Amino acid sequence: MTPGARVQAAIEILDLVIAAARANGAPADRIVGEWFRTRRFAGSKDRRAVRDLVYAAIRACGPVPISGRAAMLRLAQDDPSLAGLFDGQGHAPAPIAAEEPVAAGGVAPPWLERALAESDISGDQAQALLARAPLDLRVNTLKADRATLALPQPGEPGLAPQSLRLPHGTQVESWEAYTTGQIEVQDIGSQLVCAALGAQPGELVIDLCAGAGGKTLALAAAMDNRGRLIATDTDRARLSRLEPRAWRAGVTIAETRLLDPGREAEALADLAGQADAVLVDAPCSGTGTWRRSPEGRWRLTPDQLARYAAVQARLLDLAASLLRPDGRLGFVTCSLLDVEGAGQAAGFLARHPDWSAQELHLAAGTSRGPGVRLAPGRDGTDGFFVACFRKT
Ligand SMILES: C[S@@+](CC[C@H](N)C(=O)[O-])C[C@H]1O[C@@H](n2cnc3c(N)ncnc32)[C@H](O)[C@@H]1O
Repeated sequence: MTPGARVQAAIEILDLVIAAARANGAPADRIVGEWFRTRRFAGSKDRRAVRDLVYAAIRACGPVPISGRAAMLRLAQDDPSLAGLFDGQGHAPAPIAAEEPVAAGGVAPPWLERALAESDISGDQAQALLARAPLDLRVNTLKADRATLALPQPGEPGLAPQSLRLPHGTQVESWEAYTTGQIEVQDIGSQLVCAALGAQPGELVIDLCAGAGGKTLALAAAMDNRGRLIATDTDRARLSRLEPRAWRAGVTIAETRLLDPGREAEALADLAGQADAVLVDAPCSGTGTWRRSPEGRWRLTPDQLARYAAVQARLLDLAASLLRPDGRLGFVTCSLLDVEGAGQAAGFLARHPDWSAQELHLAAGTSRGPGVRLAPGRDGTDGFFVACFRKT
């Protein structure tokens, strides 16, 4: 592909990403993959170049752009060599017309920038939400140990005890250590918030919003594969991905349970008042993971955010009912917004005056209300809020 054809390809992909963001469709990663699946003429260098252009344009536009071309023109405004490729030659995009609409820049749509600023994320801290994330590994202690594990490319030991950090884009999926379950891809922040629950061998632990099990596997390793670990979620497709991952990681204590939205308590009635610990890794805006999915900020609306906050409150109350009297409730969101973090945690404490927040001693993060917040700019991890509650 010529450089101009790559720009035109990126524009076409951006049109699809924008449409998907408006209709709550597929994530950008999947759209890029699909686009190339049907265009075999593109070589690996073309794919990388187009992908980089697509993501650079997504990062450059705060609000959702009107078109892929407007998004690419935003990028071209600061890059004369990119602007020069709009020459209409071959498969290149048409020349730039005077007065053509250019998408707006910024970190996020204005309402969301304001919400972040009200949660003390602005300036460099806000900009850091859109940086490229490194690749973090967790060495799976059920099969290996960080001190002795030999990898094709040694990583930098991170702040979580079994973590290793590698450059963005390292292809670990083909490594033997990956295929044999000795390593998992997991952000260091995610490893730290899992550890905050303090899951112990022999306990009954519930991972209430387990998804595909990223944190379930870390909890199983902390429990040394002893006890009972119940992974639940309302999303059948996500939960079904947990089983093969658990098998690869040598996790034998995880049981999955699919929940019906709105009827979760019924499916968990046999566990009421029984659990030693419950993790609520709640559905949220994902503002802490924009480094990986920058188009997430084009999808969020104030209504959606309010819906997330309502579900979080409901799941926290459900989790409290599952715990035995001195059990621990871990609340995690990958969000930097107080409404899904410190504010939500304070709301739980207000509704449950007989509960209190435990002091957390994480290797990173800053205290925020009843919990701790990790931020990409300050901590170099994905953004998270974590709090741990206990009945007093
Ligand atoms: C932040 S994600 C979980 C990520 C997962 N724990 C991990 O570490 O990979 C939130 C999950 O909550 C699930 N969810 C949404 N509503 C739920 C509900 N009412 N009960 C349980 N899970 C729910 C979503 O399907 C999603 O998988």
